[in-house]
Amino acid sequence: MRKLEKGRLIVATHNKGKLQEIHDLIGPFGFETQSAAELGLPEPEETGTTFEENAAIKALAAAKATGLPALSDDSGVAVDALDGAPGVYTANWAETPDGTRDFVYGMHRVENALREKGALTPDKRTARFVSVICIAWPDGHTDFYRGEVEGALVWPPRGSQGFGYDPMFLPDGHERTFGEMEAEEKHGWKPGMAEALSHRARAFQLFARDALGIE
Ligand SMILES: O=P(O)(O)OP(=O)(O)OP(=O)(O)OC[C@H]1O[C@@H](n2cnc3c(O)ncnc32)[C@H](O)[C@@H]1O
Ligand SMILES: [Mg+2]
Repeated sequence: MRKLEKGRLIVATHNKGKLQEIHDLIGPFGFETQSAAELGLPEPEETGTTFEENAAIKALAAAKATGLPALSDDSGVAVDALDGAPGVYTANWAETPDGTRDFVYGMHRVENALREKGALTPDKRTARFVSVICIAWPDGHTDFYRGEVEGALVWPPRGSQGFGYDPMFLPDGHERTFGEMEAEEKHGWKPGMAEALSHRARAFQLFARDALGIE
């Protein structure tokens, strides 16, 4: 694992909700961050079949375009009764026939797929959110950090916080969905804290330990 020196860091995403969470997580550590979207970089095509492959595509594209280290996140929700779908295709499931992204539509699609499988009782609605963070350097070096959180999908969706599929996801041991949680409760993490809750914060925790030397 390569250490990341303080300085400019590109956050290789075009998703505002994700960017906000990454800013919250990396903010305290003194990096000067800019996102790929803010820099007007194109969104690379995510042609991989794993979170790692897609995270590498995004981070390497941004690192090579800017000559700076770049951090990406590839994430999604994997539903057991759907054999891990939508998984790496979670964003695609929210694409409407007219080509826009609509997460109410995406959540309906997941719910319809569960209904078709007869997976309507809580014990059959188990799922996990997965986040793979990739840090890439312009020389092509990459490191990966994976975080996961187990939970269940609820219907109807609850809450208007967060982004994407948050209103549908109830993490194990909690009574509120990610959509009903404050930012701090979903993805808050500070050095010394035992374990963060969200998949992204858990991946970030591993990144902070290995790449930044912060426990
Ligand atoms: O690729 P970038 O530009 O980073 O942004 P994206 O939104 O396309 O991100 P992904 O390709 O990684 O797709 C992840 C999908 O999973 C959803 N997702 C990921 N993390 C989530 C979270 O913490 N809460 C809710 N939905 C999440 C998100 O809304 C996307 O639809
Ligand atoms: Mg994407």
